[in-house]
Amino acid sequence: MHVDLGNALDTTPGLTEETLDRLDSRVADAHDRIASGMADDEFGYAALNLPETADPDAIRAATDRFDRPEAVLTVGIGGSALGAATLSNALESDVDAYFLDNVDPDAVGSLLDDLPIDDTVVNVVSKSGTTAETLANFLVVREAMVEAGVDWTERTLVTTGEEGNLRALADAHDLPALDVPDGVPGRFSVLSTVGLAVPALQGHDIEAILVGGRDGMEDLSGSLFESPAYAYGAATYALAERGALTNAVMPYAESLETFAEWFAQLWAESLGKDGLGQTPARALGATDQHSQLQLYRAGPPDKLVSLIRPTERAETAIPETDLDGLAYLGGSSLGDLLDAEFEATEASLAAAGVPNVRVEVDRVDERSLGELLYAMEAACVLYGELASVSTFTQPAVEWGKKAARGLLGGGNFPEADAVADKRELRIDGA
Ligand SMILES: O=P(O)(O)OC[C@H]1O[C@](O)(CO)[C@@H](O)[C@@H]1O
Repeated sequence: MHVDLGNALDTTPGLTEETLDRLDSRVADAHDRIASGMADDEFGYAALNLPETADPDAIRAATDRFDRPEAVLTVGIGGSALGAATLSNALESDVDAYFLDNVDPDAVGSLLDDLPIDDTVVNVVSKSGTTAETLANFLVVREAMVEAGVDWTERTLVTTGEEGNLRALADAHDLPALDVPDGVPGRFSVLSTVGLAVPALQGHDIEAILVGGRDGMEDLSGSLFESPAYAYGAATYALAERGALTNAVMPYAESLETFAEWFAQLWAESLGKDGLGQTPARALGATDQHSQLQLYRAGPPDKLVSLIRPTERAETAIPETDLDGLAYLGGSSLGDLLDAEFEATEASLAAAGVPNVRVEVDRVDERSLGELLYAMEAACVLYGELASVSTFTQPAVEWGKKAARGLLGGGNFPEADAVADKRELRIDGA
């Protein structure tokens, strides 16, 4: 993996090489703190040990019993679904993967209509084992399995913490259960049982994913000039300090579109604390050149763009044409066109003085994905150290959970009472 900060220098907002030199001593101190946290397997920092502590054999022992199902349905939300979805959507497999990470009844109904439920493994994932959306969806899916005459206890894999409703369910029905690693927040758990069970069920090389994570681990050093992950974390932090409060993550590969969604949770839930943070915007190249790029280039100077691409990709020749004005396309390839658009967008942003950072992986395969995911986790942890925020907690999400639970009669919560106090200013349509 490579990071190029050249287009973040002397932009608006922008960095200078002197800024980065001054910041490097703080990066060294932050790295010492991170290394110490990793050495002691401290809460949160333990996530950065996963390339060495994850146990692929335990994952395979749980998944191999489900002999090449037609489909795998993951029921989870946030970090309990996005890591697996990132890996699954980036890699090809003849085992179809479905994800239920919301409780929209139309979407759930449509998915169940499509699902080959009699040859599907249900992978229900929840670190706490109490998340309302996950448990509600699991109960709906389980009923659908029963109605289809499927023995759900034979087709369900549980990944959860030591306590909670899901652990009790697994114990009560002797379900195969994988443990969520201790001290690892969900958004940092892709390189563990949480993120690797689905790729294992889909026949991917989960060991190679962990090798890629180790590649990222080995690149961590006391200097941002020697570590792509720390270069990215330090530059995005310094740009935020200078006003880049939005980070538009724009992969130029459809296979990395879900990665941007995973990154959004990692970045927002880790760094959005104490009035600080950097809003992750999700974009996709080249599609969003015909959409959001207008804002990125000519809107408020309050953002950076992270341009991500694999340096190796499929070609797909563009046939020769005599269509007026389009002959230049003929004989080229879609890959060449996408790369030209990547470089053109990069230069377009630079010409407008908009900071942008290039992140390149060799290709979209298991090892490169493992390295990219690990590097972004390490970048996030470094940013959190530099910003002095509590990277591994997410207290702000609890208020809404209590309000929703209270509204459904799941307990007496003042948050639910506050819902009734909503101020109104209605404008009604005809
Ligand atoms: O794995 P769980 O405990 O169901 O939590 C799912 C997601 O919900 C959160 O706890 C936020 O509510 C995320 O941090 C987490 O990834």
